[in-house]
Amino acid sequence: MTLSCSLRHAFQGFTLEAQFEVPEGLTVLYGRSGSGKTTIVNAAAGLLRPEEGRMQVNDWLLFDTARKAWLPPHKRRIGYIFQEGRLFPHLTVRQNLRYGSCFAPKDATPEPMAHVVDMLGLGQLLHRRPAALSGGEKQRVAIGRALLAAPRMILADEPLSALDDARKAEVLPYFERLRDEVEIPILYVTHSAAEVARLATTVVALEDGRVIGQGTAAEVLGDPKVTPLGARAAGAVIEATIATHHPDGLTELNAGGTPLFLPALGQAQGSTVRVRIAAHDVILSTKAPAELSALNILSGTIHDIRSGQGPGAMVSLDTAAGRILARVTRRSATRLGLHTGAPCHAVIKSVALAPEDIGG
Ligand SMILES: Nc1ncnc2c1ncn2[C@@H]1O[C@H](COP(=O)(O)OP(=O)(O)OP(=O)(O)O)[C@@H](O)[C@H]1O
Repeated sequence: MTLSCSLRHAFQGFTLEAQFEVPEGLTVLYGRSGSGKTTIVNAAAGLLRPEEGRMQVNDWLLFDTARKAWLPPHKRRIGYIFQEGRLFPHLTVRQNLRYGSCFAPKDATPEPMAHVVDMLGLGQLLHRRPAALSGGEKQRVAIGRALLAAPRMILADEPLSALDDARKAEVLPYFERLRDEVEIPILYVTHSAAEVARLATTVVALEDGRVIGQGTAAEVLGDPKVTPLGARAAGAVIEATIATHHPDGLTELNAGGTPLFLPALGQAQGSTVRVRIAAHDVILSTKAPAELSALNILSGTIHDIRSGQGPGAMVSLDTAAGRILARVTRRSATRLGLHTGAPCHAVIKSVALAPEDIGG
């Protein structure tokens, strides 16, 4: 166990009642606006005193209302990364980073400054002031400042939501490095499935103040019952290794023995990547498709079909590459005679796989 959380708190018209225990790594709180994500983060930071609950990170108790235990916010040693970097405008990047180290307790051993600068690619920026930084660069400095305070936990509340797609793509790899290189639990709030797919060690999916699913990104995003952002945002995550970079601008992945082609990736041959495949980008065929422009065909067996009141149905398909979700119309599902256990083929266009959906 790294983080255990049990919370009950009511605002007018909203009750949060959430329990989860997650292992080390980066935990994403995933849900639509108003589902209670920030309330959990605020309780972790000590900005909200919940009516009932307990939160503990490893052997370090943040609060336990049953025992009237409450660690004040300034003693929690939390690194906070906000939506907008909140850097000091009159200080250089180096001075902003040093400011972070001022908060490191004397007996703590923060990450060495040189390592943080290197990990976040800040070497060229140290003399600049925030006004001369892009939004993505500011966020990288904000991550560095949080780390240098030797935190016992990092809270990141929608840290990419103020950035455009290109800047998001620039910052995402740094959160991956933070997750992989620093042994500090990270609680990361987002309503972006792409960020969940790229970053989460564990996902806690929230809806109306309740936990509706928990697991790896592949388990939660691939579960047609857990769609906290609705069917439109649904999609699966598969893990694959980079097999070949082809000269015509395509990268070939090996996904459980099946080739998957997508626009050229920067990662080296042999590296493992996670690929999110949005359910609405998948076409199903009951016969092995031929003479198609789409390069990716994953064959498998239908695991489940869920249809609601609307015209759509969510079909989950078990393939050698992993579980795939496909959003089709109920009419198509009926016309094709789709049913659990039936063989089926998923067709995915290479260009439907966006770079921000693919990460290490
Ligand atoms: N201080 C408060 N007083 C009253 N209601 C509040 C307060 N803080 C939050 N709420 C309500 O609690 C609910 C959950 O809010 P919360 O900010 O935790 O959601 P969220 O999932 O983080 O949403 P967002 O993504 O928009 O930040 C919302 O309905 C919100 O209006």
